[in-house]
Amino acid sequence: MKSYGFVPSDDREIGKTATADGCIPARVTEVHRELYKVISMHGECNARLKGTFYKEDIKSDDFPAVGDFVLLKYNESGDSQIAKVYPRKSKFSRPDNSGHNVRYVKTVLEQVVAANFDYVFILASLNHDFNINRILRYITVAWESGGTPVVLLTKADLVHDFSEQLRMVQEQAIGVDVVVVSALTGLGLSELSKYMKPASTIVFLGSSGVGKSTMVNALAGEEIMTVNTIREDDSKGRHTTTHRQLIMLKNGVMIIDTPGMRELGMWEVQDGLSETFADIKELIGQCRFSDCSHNNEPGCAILQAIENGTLSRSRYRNYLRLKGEAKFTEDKAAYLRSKKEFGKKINKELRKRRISL
Ligand SMILES: Nc1nc2c(ncn2[C@@H]2O[C@H](COP(=O)(O)OP(=O)(O)OP(=O)(O)O)[C@@H](O)[C@H]2O)c(=O)[nH]1
Ligand SMILES: [Zn+2]
Repeated sequence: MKSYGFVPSDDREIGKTATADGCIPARVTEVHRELYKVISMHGECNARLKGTFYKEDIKSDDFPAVGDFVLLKYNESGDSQIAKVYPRKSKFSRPDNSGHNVRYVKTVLEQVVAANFDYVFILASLNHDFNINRILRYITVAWESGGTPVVLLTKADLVHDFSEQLRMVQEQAIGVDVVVVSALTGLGLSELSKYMKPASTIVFLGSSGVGKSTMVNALAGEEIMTVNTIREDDSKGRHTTTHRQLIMLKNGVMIIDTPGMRELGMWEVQDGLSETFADIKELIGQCRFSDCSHNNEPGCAILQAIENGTLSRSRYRNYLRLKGEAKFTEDKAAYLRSKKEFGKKINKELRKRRISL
């Protein structure tokens, strides 16, 4: 399992050695409705959840996701059983309101769509829809996930001059590697090789049509994603992944590609924000008044930094805008949490009544 990124010391975190009750470590490669595909020392096999997953106190984010390391009760003649999920070192979640019949109370809050990745490749196309705010938002989400963001500015072959866009991203994406690439000419691909280490896992973020599938294929050196040719004029593309999956490339690198990633929003961004805008956070700490609104107070470090040019006005505006959005998703999380509590209460009440009937 080492080649899949499993660290044996993870065993300790789960409170017992993996083999103690006949279980072995495995990694989830596909998630379907009730069925999982996992890879273990016995190769790839189907697995279902052990009954304990359906108890009431299990949270929706406790369910296995693509990339999860799990303890597997291996069955060579049928479906194996997933007994437990290892703690995750990184994860992407999205709010899930799907309301599954049987376990609806649990599925309201948060659904993990990818886990245990090392790098988050954020793709933005140089030729269409170039939007610095969107890139910063993805960076924020990436920091928050526990992975390391890398920005890929794609389709360099389609533009004459990308220096302005590159400068803008480098200036604002502080502490993040930015690489200009073209899958067509191969520009920048060698620069990415430092992330392409065996046993590491990479996820791809970016709007539809920016070239994610094409880049996966270029890095894999083989066609593993079907790329639909699109009309360049409207930048729309579709590809054929319908379920969530983890793919092992020939070079030992794993890629997670899930439809859920494509809908990734601003779920839980507060922590990531402070990393993306660490400079602003630091300035705020230097204001004379702790409740400074950075509008007109004397001794305001933000205003002063804007004045002397060390902080650009547009970066500060981006920060305010993203902060506003983060606040909104926080409120939404609080709302969903209270809804979940309410659902739990009702559930308990119903069961009580059923018993007394
Ligand atoms: N000229 C040029 N075209 C590219 C490059 N990379 C991708 N394309 C084209 O851009 C279109 C979209 O590429 P995809 O790889 O399908 O994009 P995607 O991000 O996977 O799109 P979704 O599957 O919709 O999320 C295709 O027509 C590709 O051929 C590049 O480096 N240069
Ligand atoms: Zn201030």
